[in-house]
Amino acid sequence: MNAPSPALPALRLTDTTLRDGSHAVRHQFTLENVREIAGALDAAGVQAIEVTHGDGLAGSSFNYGFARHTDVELVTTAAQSVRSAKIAVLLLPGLGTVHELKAAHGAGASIARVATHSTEADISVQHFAAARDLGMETVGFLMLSHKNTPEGLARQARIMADAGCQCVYVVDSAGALLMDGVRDRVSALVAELGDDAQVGFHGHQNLSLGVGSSVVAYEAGARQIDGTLCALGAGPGNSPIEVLASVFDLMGVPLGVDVDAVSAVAEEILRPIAEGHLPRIDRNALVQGRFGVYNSFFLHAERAAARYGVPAHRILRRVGELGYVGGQEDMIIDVALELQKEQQALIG
Ligand SMILES: C[C@H](O)CC(=O)C(=O)O
Ligand SMILES: [Mn+2]
Repeated sequence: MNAPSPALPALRLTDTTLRDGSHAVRHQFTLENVREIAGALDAAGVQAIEVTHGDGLAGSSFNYGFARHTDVELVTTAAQSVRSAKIAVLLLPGLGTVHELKAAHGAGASIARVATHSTEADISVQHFAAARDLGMETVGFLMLSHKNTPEGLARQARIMADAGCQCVYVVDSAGALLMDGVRDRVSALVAELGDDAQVGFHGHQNLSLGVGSSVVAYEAGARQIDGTLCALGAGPGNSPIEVLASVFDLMGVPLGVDVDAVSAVAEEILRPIAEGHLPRIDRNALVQGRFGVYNSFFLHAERAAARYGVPAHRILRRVGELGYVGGQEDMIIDVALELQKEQQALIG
């Protein structure tokens, strides 16, 4: 490990393999997987570990895919497997409720991450209040951040901070932001929030920019950054945490993690577990990045493609052109049917 530079501000890496990575394994992590991964990340010094269904608390459903285990089982197992790391849960208001947040807190979660579309922070207010009442640390997730301007996003971040959120994330849910787009948005949030709340960044690999964008985000003032082991995550996956740890360590950023140990968790624990599910940047992923399509739509589009005989990349592209956002998963079927009709008309 390189000696951290005392001149550089500290950065907290949050590992979301057991939440965002859950999309890639269709929410089928076993409790043994959770025990091994959370325990090893904690031993490597990772300070925050997110654990739930890929779509957050109460995501396990017909619409989003049933998980092998309940959120309470997953969180309890993770909490029992760590010594110092904090366990985080994600909550999308409307899908998860305060009731599920309380249950997760009771099971050992101490960070509440509340996610809304990048123009709808107002629906997070009561959830932040509930999380603060429970004594939880709070994080806000402005999803599909590319769909709002830096100034607009900063206004949304202000709503979250005023509601009790302690760190607002620029979330590049479609891996669609170029590095300048990340810099502008993080800078705008830092300028708006000042000492009221930190700023974070959550990247995806559609355009292969997850790590580069994370560096830019740090340089612009982000002090919490997400990653997953071996990039396991929705679509082409997230910024790989073992690479983030290596790069920030080389920069001399104080991280508090053992870089070799994080690499070992990726190589020796996650890779064998996720074999056959490791993400790649294929045509579908690129289309999602180019047309700004929510990465969680990927599996839905693949299913619709198989069912209606239309290529997934065409479905994803049309979904992007029509501007659908998280929560509008049912429209993917509509798009597939429309494309099927167009295809049949062409054949005659
Ligand atoms: C529910 C989503 O998967 C949240 C997320 O990780 C993102 O928007 O990116
Ligand atoms: Mn994500």
